[in-house]
Amino acid sequence: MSIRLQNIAKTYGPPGRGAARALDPLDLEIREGELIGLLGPSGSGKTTLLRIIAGLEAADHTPAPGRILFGDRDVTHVHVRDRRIGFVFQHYALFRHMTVYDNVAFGLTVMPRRQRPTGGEIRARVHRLLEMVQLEPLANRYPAQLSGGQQQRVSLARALALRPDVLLLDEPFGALDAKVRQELRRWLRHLHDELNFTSVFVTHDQEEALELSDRVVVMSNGRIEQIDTPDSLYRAPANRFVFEFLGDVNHLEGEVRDGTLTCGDARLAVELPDGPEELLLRPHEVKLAEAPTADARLPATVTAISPVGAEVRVELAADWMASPWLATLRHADYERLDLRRGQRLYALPRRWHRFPAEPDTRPTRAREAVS
Ligand SMILES: Nc1ncnc2c1ncn2[C@@H]1O[C@H](COP(=O)(O)OP(=O)(O)OP(=O)(O)O)[C@@H](O)[C@H]1O
Repeated sequence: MSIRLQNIAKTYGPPGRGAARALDPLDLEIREGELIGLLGPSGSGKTTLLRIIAGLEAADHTPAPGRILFGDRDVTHVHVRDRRIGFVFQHYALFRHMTVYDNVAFGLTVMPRRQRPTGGEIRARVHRLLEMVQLEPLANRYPAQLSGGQQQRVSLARALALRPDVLLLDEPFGALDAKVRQELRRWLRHLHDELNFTSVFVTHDQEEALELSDRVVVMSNGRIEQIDTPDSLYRAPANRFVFEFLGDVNHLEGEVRDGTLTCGDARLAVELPDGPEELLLRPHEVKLAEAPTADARLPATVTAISPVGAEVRVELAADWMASPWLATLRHADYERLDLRRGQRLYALPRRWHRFPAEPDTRPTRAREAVS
């Protein structure tokens, strides 16, 4: 089921001084079968947008009314219970006095008699769902006897029992530890692909959004900053906010004169006009070397090394940096450089990015370092 939002805005509170704008007017098209992540910092309007899609919150009527379409059906004024939506919230909200089986079956057993599946159909459907989330052996347990991750899998199965066209999830894995979150992400992706519904989930976790979503909607201050695939968002951020929000960033701020950017005792050859300039670099775009090059002389001291994981994270400090830099290295390079804390070396930008100040915040292409 596709979802189309047209001119959706939201203001909380009474009109006038007490009103708080949570969403600026926005349009959004979600294709049938997509898994969409709403990503943004706290207060950016993600939950408000999700609740409006659900029908738990009404969008503003003035100055212009918005519209919400599920497929060709206008659901703007359709009650939440008639929108064919499944919900999963951060706090499991399972019925504590019911077993896992009964929790999943509940929505089906309370359907109006004419729509309700037969007892046999309900049993088959619930068992199939419990099998899919691998909780069949725990069907007779109560929620208190399950781990957080298991409870959230029950929530997923319960939401899917009614065969919703649209599944909405609000920080579904927010209360769980990192490893369980990982596992549940795989569950969700798997269920989504197998059962073929349209999903929208809210998260403030960049990694989660990028890993799980077909497309990510990046929000800030009640606005959509960019809608794109994880890959495009990372490679071609629409503006500085998106670039900074999607990962660690190193800043190089200085003055360009005659093709050289200078900042304290740091120098970098750049093909840019004279004037103040700020360049942004991702940690993997910073190479470390024992000597400067003709084009780059950015001296720094190693202040911390974290060799855990696929890459080595190295923190760098220097007087010319406004805040410490982070470089990520392959283990082989780390060993070759024989890195130690307190070591003096040189940062060599492989490439950098710049986002001209307002009003021109159009995307600028990343530049390869001049070398
Ligand atoms: N019921 C409400 N009454 C008044 N203001 C509200 C209400 N709900 C949300 N807001 C405000 O609307 C803005 C958007 O809130 P929303 O909860 O949608 O953001 P969010 O991105 O989901 O944030 P978080 O990640 O912290 O949940 C915030 O400034 C918030 O304070």
